[in-house]
Amino acid sequence: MHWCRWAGGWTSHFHTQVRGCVWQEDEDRCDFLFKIILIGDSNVGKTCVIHSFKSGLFSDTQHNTIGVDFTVRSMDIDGKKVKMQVWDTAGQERFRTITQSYYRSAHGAMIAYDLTRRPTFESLPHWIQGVEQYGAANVVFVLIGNKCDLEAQRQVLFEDACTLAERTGALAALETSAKQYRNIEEAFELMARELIVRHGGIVHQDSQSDLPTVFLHLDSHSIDGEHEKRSCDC
Ligand SMILES: Nc1nc2c(ncn2[C@@H]2O[C@H](COP(=O)(O)OP(=O)(O)OP(=O)(O)O)[C@@H](O)[C@H]2O)c(=O)[nH]1
Ligand SMILES: [Mg+2]
Repeated sequence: MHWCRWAGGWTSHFHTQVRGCVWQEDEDRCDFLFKIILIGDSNVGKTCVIHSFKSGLFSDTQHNTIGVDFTVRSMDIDGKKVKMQVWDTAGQERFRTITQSYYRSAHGAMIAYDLTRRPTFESLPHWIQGVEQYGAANVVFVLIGNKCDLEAQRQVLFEDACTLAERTGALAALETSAKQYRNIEEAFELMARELIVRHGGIVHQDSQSDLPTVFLHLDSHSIDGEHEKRSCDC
């Protein structure tokens, strides 16, 4: 029997039912198993980000997500096998009640906006409030400004996202491109590393400092315990 560390408990396997699909975790061993939820307005690119993380591919033919969906990918973090169970939620208002019911069990939340559409950034406080209201008390969240390949259409300065992240206690603000696979791996790795530390693991500090990600406000639980700010590499 193989075991995964499931924040706060241990499990050998688990079932999840979503849209009629029953999934059983395989019995490969892993050291950590984290549930990450992606939320944010419709069409900001949540599904593409997850698809990109899972497969490294970008598909321009995505449809609006109906309700909730999920995928799983393992990451190797300093020799630890970390399973990331990533939950994709519909951004459309009509699914809000369903999607909020998934917040409770999430260890981490990625709150996404489209940096070419200012209103999706203006919605972030509302999404953050939802996480605070319906999520677990210690949930880690990051702000993801997606579509950084569309620089000419940018409507949100990265500095604005940094300010919001700092003000709201987000672990990080990052700019990503699902289309060009920029900062996708880094966003999930940043989340995984933070969760490992919070759940009792040890992560080497040196490897964190090499990340080409954009982040700030690493709080006292974080890997290096310092506030850092780097310019965007998009
Ligand atoms: N240029 C560019 N387009 C992107 C990127 N990510 C997603 N898109 C496009 O944005 C649109 C919406 O992407 P989705 O991933 O379906 O958006 P979503 O946030 O999942 O939307 P809902 O499921 O309705 O909540 C699609 O046309 C994608 O092709 C990106 O990084 N760059
Ligand atoms: Mg979607």
